[in-house]
Amino acid sequence: MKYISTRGQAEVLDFEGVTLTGLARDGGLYVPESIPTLTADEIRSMRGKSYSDIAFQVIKPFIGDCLTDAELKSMLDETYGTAFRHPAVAPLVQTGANDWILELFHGPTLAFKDFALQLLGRFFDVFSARRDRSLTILGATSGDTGSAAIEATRGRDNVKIFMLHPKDRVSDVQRRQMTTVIEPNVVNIAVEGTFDDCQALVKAAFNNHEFRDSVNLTAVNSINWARVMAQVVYYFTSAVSLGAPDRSVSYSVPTGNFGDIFAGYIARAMGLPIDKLVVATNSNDILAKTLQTGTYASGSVNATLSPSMDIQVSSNFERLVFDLTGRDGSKVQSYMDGFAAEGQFKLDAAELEKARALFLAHQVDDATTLSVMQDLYARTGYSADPHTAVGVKAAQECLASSTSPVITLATAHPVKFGAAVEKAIGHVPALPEHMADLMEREERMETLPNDLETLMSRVKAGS
Ligand SMILES: Cc1ncc(COP(=O)(O)O)c(C=O)c1O
Ligand SMILES: N[C@@H](CCOP(=O)(O)O)C(=O)O
Repeated sequence: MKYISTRGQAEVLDFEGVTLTGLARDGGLYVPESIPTLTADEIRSMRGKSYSDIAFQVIKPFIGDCLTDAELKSMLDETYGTAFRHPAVAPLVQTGANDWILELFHGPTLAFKDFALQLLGRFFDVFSARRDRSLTILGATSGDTGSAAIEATRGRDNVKIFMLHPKDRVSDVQRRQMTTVIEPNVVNIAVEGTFDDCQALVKAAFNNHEFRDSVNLTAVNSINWARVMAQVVYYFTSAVSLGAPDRSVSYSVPTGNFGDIFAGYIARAMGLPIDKLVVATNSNDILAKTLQTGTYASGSVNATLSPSMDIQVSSNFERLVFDLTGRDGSKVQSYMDGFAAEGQFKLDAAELEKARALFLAHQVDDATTLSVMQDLYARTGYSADPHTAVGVKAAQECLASSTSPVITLATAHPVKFGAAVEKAIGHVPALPEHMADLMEREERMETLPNDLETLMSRVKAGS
């Protein structure tokens, strides 16, 4: 399997190369040269198998010969056999006659990010050892990627991790999950800005080739293809358990950086019968507006009750645009140049039509998010976090007449967003045992301005 950049100018890499490289050197994102497909029989054969065994079938074609079957199998068994607290790893909970919630928060840091980052940490170990190389991770987080990446890499001798979060724009639990990790290889930086500023700093650091080479920079954000790949698996496990490939399913996906829903798009391209994919956004609705108008235009970021989706520059949208243009790297480059210069670009009519055939979209404001959390709790006793509630509402709006089962991705545990949950349903579930003393632990973090030179000097100074 070979990987190519969405901007068409970077070196073609194998899976190991793409995992260690992160952002392509032409500023684009890596994608597989072609999407592998699974037959209906292969998908049917997943019935009754463990999460790890299904992960092997889904992931193997993306790895090529970079890992032996035995190496991959043992990494998957370790990841999904030990790191998750629920025996089903990603259980489905039925909340209505045709409605399901896919719980993706049973990993160590209580959000869907653990699915990919627990595995990515293991890929880093093996690939960096092969090249006898230590790595510097620079990541941006709106709250969940950060703790999952830190958890996956804390205490490693061969990895330093610098994690940027927007100052005062993540929840207390999210911040503490990062800042109370005191291993010397972990540096938390609160940036005076938004998540978009943090992500722009990370991409700018990667685009400074002298800097990236001097510290062996690598990525844990969904910039890194391995992140998206690992997230494809739970679309298969959930669809198969509801009857795929003999029955189609639809998904509503709380969306910010467009990574998780892009994984659903890949699952469909691999042959999984997905009927509808709904982009569920909060009031930071660049993606919903793009599907409505064809213009991808960033606006200012609103602080919402679902802060992890307070994003107005959706990194992975570039991967979709690459496909919408017929995989024309120079067209993607010109769109992205337009976006850098003017803060927007416009899809042509054919591209917009293709996008609309692939996705539905709905934006949900904070008041509605709270009322959905209240209503779901009153009807079913289910406590949803605010991101999941955005997904539930978008499903109600877009998929009310769906004949296929409707699955909403529950992307985080409600305890991570205690203030919003308390406001909606009057109480917050207790912190799980492994983090019961989180609010008492000592915090360690630095604050930096939104400035690339300052950040690069800080990273060069080491952890
Ligand atoms: C809890 C939660 N839900 C949803 C999302 C949106 O996922 P994505 O950025 O992959 O669209 C994120 C992060 O972005 C998140 O942390
Ligand atoms: N919501 C994310 C934002 C970063 O997205 P990523 O999927 O590109 O890592 C977060 O929690 O940090």
